[in-house]
Amino acid sequence: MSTPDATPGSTDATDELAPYDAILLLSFGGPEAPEEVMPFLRRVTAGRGIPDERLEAVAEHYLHFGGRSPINDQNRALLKELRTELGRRGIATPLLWGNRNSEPFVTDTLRQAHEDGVRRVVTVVTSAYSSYSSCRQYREDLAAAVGTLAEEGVALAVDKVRPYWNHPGFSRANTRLVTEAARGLGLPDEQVRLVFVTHSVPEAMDDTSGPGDGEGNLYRRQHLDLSAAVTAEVNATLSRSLEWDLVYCSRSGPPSQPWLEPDVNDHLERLHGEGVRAVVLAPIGFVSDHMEVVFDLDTEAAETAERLGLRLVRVPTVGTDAEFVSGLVDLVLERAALARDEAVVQPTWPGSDTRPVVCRPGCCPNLRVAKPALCGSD
Ligand SMILES: CC1=C(CCC(=O)O)c2cc3nc(cc4[nH]c(cc5[nH]c(cc1n2)c(C)c5CCC(=O)O)c(CCC(=O)O)c4C)C(CCC(=O)O)=C3C
Ligand SMILES: [Fe+2]
Repeated sequence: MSTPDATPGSTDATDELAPYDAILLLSFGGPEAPEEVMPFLRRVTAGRGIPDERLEAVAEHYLHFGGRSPINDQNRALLKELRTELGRRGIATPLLWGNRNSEPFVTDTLRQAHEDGVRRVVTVVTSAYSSYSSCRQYREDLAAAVGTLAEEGVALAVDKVRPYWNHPGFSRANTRLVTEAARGLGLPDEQVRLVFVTHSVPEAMDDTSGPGDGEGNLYRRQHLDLSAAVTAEVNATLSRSLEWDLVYCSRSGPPSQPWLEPDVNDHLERLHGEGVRAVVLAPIGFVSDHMEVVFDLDTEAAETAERLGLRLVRVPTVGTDAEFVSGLVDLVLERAALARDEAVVQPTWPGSDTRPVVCRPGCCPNLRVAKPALCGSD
């Protein structure tokens, strides 16, 4: 006699996730109603010296979309696809969701998880690159959450997967999406440009992004490496010789502070002046079409292109792409195998630079205040 859900000859696939008993999707968060916009923005910018005019302008971006950021719904959709992919692999481990700046707040998520019996968590952050904003700040969120819970007498261990900008699930999915967007543009090579775009950060943040042994600018270099590799693949697949550029969007901060440039809008002007007629705009810096994408690119940059008479083809973000979702599950399994001290193959493309799953001391530092961070050796 066998129980209905026993699969003959196989062990419980959930063991593949040992020692973890939950997976956490950790994200930025966003408002979902007009009255949530200003409290959200105050939370995001607390103590960061963002000028009031910038806050008011960003509030307008959100209000332009009814005060609802798309990011939470995109994370709900991602969670659904992750659940399906885990199920397909026979993994029943609970999947949790927590945000930095809006409900469900990560501290509340972890408190509830602990009540439900969870003790050891593996985290996937909705951000692929190395920098303070895209890596360490999430590690600080985890430290703050675990610290708060420790004061309540609740003990949890939390790890995370490596920065996945060059995990094939992310990088190959981006390559395919850019290839499909560029296919069928009948113009001569010199009239088409692949423009890769990411979130600008202060130059000082980029200068210090990396492992902290003098090897800075990792944020920018990762984007440059991926842009070059994607372009080479697109050209090989489509038998073209397209050129590429890396540009930035969503600058905030005071004008006196240098941030990574060029801005996407300035760059579109420049390309138009050089005779480019069509731009394939690939937001490789983002994992979903959240506010920076739907406002800064699909609204603002689209207006710039329209004014110039420049054709703009916006590449989708990886979102819930099956190859991306499957890659995230692979990353979680990789992290679990490393936690068990097993030898694992850690696929990378492009390059062979595997970011450590445990960040090195001092990498991507917080330049304003030293704060504890989890998932690192410092
Ligand atoms: C590198 C990076 C990512 C990518 C990594 C990741 O995905 O995490 C990212 C993502 C996001 N940034 C977002 C929103 C905002 N970022 C701001 C401000 C800032 N971002 C910065 C960097 C990044 N940000 C920086 C250096 C600042 C300056 C202040 C500070 O040092 O913190 C501000 C304040 C107002 C403004 O100045 O724009 C807002 C509202 C949303 C949510 C969108 C939605 O609601 O759909 C998402 C996903
Ligand atoms: Fe941001």
